[in-house]
Amino acid sequence: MKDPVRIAITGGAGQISYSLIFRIAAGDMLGPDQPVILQLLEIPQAMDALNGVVMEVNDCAFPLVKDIVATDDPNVAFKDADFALLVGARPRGPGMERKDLLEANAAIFSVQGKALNDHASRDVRVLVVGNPANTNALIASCNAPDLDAGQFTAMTRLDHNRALTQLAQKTGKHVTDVDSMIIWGNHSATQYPDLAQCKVDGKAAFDLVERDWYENDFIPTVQQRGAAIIKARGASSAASAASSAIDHMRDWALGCDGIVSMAIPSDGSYGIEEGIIYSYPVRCQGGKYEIVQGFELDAFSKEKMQATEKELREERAAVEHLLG
Ligand SMILES: NC(=O)c1ccc[n+]([C@@H]2O[C@H](COP(=O)([O-])OP(=O)(O)OC[C@H]3O[C@@H](n4cnc5c(N)ncnc54)[C@H](O)[C@@H]3O)[C@@H](O)[C@H]2O)c1
Ligand SMILES: O=C(O)C[C@H](O)C(=O)O
Repeated sequence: MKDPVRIAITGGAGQISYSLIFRIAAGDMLGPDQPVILQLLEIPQAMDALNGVVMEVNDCAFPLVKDIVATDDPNVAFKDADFALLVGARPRGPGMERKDLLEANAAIFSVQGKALNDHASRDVRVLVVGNPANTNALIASCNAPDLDAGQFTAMTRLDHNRALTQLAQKTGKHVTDVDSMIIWGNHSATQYPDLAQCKVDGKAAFDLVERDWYENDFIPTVQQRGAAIIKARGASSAASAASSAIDHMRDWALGCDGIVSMAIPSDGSYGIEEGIIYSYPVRCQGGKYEIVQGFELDAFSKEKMQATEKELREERAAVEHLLG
């Protein structure tokens, strides 16, 4: 058996965590041979509920779980953490955009960025799920000057997975037949789900679907899927968010075939302003991710990519005071 790794999860008593924690404990994120120590963070008012979750994890008798820490102190939760999944934040309700949460949630990520900086493993991999995820990741990263900015990522894998299913259903194929899906930009209604590189069963997606469906159905459906779930469920996506968080971390840590979407600090690739946390097509190998370069962009793509970049710049300007 390998040595256990420490996995910090914030918002441990929330909806997403109620799926996420159990799937991580079952080995879905790091594999069936990787023991884990779960370090769960909550706010003081939610500690009773968190202790209930801990009781349930214990009641599962998971062979991989070596210890569980439940705390309301970020300095304890992030101590020596190898992985940190920053889920704890307020979700939006009907009629809100994710950036409406900026004010409510931003402060959480400056505190947690500092705690990660001071206490986490120097190799910690951070995934921000709490919305607005891209800008929250930027806040956390800016408050962690001793860690590399590239260690901070935000989740657009749920958008990526949603897009895979929309295209697979439209073409009568399976999600496993689809490759080179790309989500560019912000995890928001300005994101750009791009089919230009996409193939289904080896055939160009653009040869299989009408342009009208792409522009007026596929793109808005993926952009608005979070709101559609909130309308249908009366609460934001939870199990699908947890599943995508696991996909993101598993591929980053263990590698994967093909292209996946991750929101990462821009290095200026594809003309996007350096530093903002922007979703790119990446390949994951050897514990690292790398932006896939060289795709040609037409005018339609450039315009969409710039629109979502503009929104991220505006979000950054709104939290300038928290960027350390
Ligand atoms: N990026 C994505 O694709 C994606 C997908 C789904 C949801 N989300 C976002 O994830 C977040 C969590 O969603 P949820 O449905 O689990 O919400 P929830 O309200 O059910 O749970 C959030 C939990 O976080 C806790 N919390 C709040 N502040 C905290 C802090 N400072 N430290 C630790 N814990 C804290 C709360 O007490 C609560 O238990 C929301 O912001 C939601 O919008 C993102
Ligand atoms: O839409 C939301 O507010 C929740 C989440 O970001 C989602 O995409 O489901």
